[in-house]
Amino acid sequence: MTTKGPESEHPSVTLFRQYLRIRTVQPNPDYGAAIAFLEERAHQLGLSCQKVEVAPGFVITVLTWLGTNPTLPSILLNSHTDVVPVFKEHWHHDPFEAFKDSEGYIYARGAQDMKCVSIQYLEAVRRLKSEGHRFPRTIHLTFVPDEEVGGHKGMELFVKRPEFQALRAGFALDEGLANPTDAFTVFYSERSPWWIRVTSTGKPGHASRFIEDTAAEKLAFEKQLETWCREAGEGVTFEFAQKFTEPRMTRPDDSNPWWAAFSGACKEMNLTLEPQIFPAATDSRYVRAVGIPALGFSPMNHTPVLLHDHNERLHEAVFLRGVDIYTRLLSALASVPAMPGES
Ligand code: MET
Ligand SMILES: [Zn+2]
Ligand SMILES: [Zn+2]
Repeated sequence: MTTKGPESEHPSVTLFRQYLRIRTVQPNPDYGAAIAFLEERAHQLGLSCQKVEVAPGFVITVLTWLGTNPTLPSILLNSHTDVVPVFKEHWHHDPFEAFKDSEGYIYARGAQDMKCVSIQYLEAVRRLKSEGHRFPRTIHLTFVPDEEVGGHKGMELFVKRPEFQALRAGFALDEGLANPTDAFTVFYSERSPWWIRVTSTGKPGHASRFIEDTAAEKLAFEKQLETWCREAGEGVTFEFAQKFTEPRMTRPDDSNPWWAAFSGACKEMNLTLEPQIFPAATDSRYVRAVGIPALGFSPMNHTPVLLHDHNERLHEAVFLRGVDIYTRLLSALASVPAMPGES
């Protein structure tokens, strides 16, 4: 657990820190550098690499490890490559240097959200391949742009493309959140973002946004907005900056074979799981909306939730345990036997 000199740093940690140094920061992410990094990983790991441009300059990178029974629906491991901006003056270390302190904490934008997960997927696959494993189901790793600004030029378009259909995803993993306790949080659904831009050509005003995740309440809320704007008088309008209306749930019980495999592997590792609804929005909403069950999981326990925060950081030991966890999870998920209706 203790940190030794850089010469003894675990290679997975070194790779993680290299990826953190790529400035994929909104609003002008260096996606080209991230794609070059991922292509190099594909080459090193012997994975095929496909690039799908869903909008000009917005590329999804797909790395594929073929299963022994590629007719079975596949496992999709998704992560976004972009990160949110920083207020540098509030950081103790350069957020794009991936500084590691003497205790082993790695400070960087994206350390939790969610470059850790991207590298953990890759390192779990590397380990499984090097140990000579093969699994029935194909594993696809998708690296997507644009998540932090809504995914409209990322996953939202990708799920509608023939290249996505061709992946034949049966189940997906995507990001979750850290958990400060000994437990790990897993997300089986999420809130639906409604971001509203209110425009008033009269006196300046203010907008309030409190939305609960029920269809009835949302409908009532929209009516209320219309009423408010009408009552405010001439020249007052509103428009949705984000509006998601297709909330879906992935059943977190053993009637769902994917949940059974996921939670069963966690149980074997003696991990305590806390199933929750994600308090914000991730690309999982697009994946679930096209009928693919998805769980949001970022294996970080004993870690404060620091996504989008100043001094975002992750301990290297927590990161490395995450690689172990994915190694077991991927073995279990990619070995789920054919289900009724699956070819
Ligand atoms: C509605 S877009 C969501 C962007 C980002 N994942 C967030 O929750 O802030
Ligand atoms: Zn994220
Ligand atoms: Zn985020």
